[in-house]
Amino acid sequence: MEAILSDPAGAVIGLDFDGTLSPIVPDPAKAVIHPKAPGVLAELGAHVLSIAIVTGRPPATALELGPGLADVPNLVVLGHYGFERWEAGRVSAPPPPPGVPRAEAELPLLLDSLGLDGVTIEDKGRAVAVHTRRSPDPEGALAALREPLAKLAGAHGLVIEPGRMVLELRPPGMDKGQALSLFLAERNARSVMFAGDDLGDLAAFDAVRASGLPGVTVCSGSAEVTALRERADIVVDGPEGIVALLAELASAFSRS
Ligand SMILES: O=P(O)(O)OC[C@H]1O[C@H](O[C@H]2O[C@H](CO)[C@@H](O)[C@H](O)[C@H]2O)[C@H](O)[C@@H](O)[C@@H]1O
Repeated sequence: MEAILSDPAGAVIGLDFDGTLSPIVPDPAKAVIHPKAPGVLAELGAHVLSIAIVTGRPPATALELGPGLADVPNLVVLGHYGFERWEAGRVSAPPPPPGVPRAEAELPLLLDSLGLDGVTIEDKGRAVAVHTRRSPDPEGALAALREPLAKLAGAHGLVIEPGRMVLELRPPGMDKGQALSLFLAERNARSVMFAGDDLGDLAAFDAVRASGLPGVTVCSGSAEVTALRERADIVVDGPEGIVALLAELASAFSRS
């Protein structure tokens, strides 16, 4: 944190979206960014080299669920685990993989055959997520889905990305760690912070360590995920704690 405070113009602040900037809710379509986050990020963005939201969401969805984010200075959204980038109003992305619509077409029949209630499908374009949070037994449903979804993903050249009551079928070849590493190199960052809440964020924690830069990892703590807490330099209480930490950082920059 010392390096970030003394040289904000060299710092990249990396942030996950769901569970970090946005509280977890039962319906993914109804998630919304913490109300204070856009304002705090706007203050922060005026001082740092870059704010990078690194998320499993498509960038367009993160911006939709985060009104005000598009106006944050120096903001980049690395969506779909880094496959898609939003910057200054433009989205860049490689062509979508053909395996995703094929796997998605087989999902309803597969879910029916498993007889699971309350399991929902989120079509994300370049990936498809199967959610169990609204099932009567979310953990049980997740366990029952693991193997059949892994087979379905494999059959269509996709991989499984496990998350909070969700298994996502997505293309291989990119993760939050690679996305963050490439971004740090591209921007010639001199320090880095990354905050996340879920298993997919561990790769970004590893990237912070591997970068060789002064870095700090922050866990947006929850009772649901413990793996990150053990690997983080700082643990705060969910999105509320993240926003408070970012606000402290922004005030420290304004004072100096
Ligand atoms: O990388 P992230 O920004 O953390 O995105 C990961 C996944 O987040 C979303 O699902 C999670 O949040 C939902 C809304 O709070 C919640 O209902 C669900 O249980 C969580 O897993 C999103 O729907 C996925 O597409 C993202 O990949």
